[in-house]
Amino acid sequence: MAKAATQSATMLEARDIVHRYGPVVALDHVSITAARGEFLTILGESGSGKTTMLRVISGLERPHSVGALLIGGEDVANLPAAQRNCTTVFQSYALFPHMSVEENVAYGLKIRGVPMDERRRRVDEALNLVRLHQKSARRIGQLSGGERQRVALARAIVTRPALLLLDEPLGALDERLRYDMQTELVELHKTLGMTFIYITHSQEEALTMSDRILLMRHGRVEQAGRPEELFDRPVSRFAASFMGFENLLPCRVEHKLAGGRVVVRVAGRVFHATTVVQDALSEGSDAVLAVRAERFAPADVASDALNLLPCRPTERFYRGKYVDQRAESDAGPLRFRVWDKANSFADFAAVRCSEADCVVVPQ
Ligand SMILES: Nc1ncnc2c1ncn2[C@@H]1O[C@H](COP(=O)(O)OP(=O)(O)OP(=O)(O)O)[C@@H](O)[C@H]1O
Repeated sequence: MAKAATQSATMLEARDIVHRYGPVVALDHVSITAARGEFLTILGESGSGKTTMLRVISGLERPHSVGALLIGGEDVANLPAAQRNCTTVFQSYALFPHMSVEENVAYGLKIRGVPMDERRRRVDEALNLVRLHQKSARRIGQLSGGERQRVALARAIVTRPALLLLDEPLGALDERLRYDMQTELVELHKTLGMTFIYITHSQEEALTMSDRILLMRHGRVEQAGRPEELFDRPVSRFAASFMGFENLLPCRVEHKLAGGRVVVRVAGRVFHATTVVQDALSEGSDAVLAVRAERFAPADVASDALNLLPCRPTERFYRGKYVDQRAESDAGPLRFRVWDKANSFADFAAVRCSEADCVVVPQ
């Protein structure tokens, strides 16, 4: 098993997976690949199929149908969970409360018959990696939430699986601890060079940690790409909204230009914009112009210039670093940010946005 894993550059290949729970289609022809050493995040709202996908990979769930399921080049579709070269870290930790930290981490090696000396060395190494070597004799009940999560991580990595599956591992931690653990996990991933498949519903967590993100919706892959692609180049209204685009304005496609550029009309005004789904747009059809609040800049004059939308400022909310400014426009309500406190809000008669920051998606 380990030999096959070292030979393939693709650590996970899951093709055309379908899984149903009675009438519920949890996975609707999903395909996922992960390269060796990659940190891949499966992102999506509750019920989108993330956990089911992880359970299919680990062997806890047998899919209704499967095109291919390979770990490190080895076909595992018919292998039981225990024989797959992967380990899962759960949100609930799933630790043995009556055992010490050390015993918890050693457990997987013990049942694999690893000799005592090697066991001790590998447990020490794993506890060092998660900075828990000084607490190895403690019982699980004597640890904080963050420490328990580290024990769960040490227990998972000590068996050196080819693939580490992480099911919302930081979900039970408070915000500050979650933030610190995000950094620790990224560092651990770099040190180990292992392939991580991480699931979360938090776009911020996905953007911070991943090499690549797979956004799921209703059991399907909505978009896959690098964090920057998901953040700046959504393929659909759902992807734009999920990734936090505050402004989704109705528009009409006027012209499709070369290189993913597109000219749209928003409330009668002409915008030059960009798109990654040009084939899904047709000239004369309705679409959506997505713009992030921080990419709109207030403009003093409501001229006929391109990429400029007249507006009337309404509420403003002081956020410390910036002011969250709301406005009314002929295209609907707008949200943008003003970073310079010295500006007087009454002066703004319009907002403008660069072509690169105006993204068109189908309606
Ligand atoms: N054991 C089950 N029996 C019936 N339906 C299930 C079962 N497990 C999951 N489902 C359904 O399958 C769909 C996908 O669920 P899944 O747990 O994979 O989603 P998820 O994205 O991981 O959600 P969450 O973030 O809430 O964990 C949902 O509609 C869910 O209600």
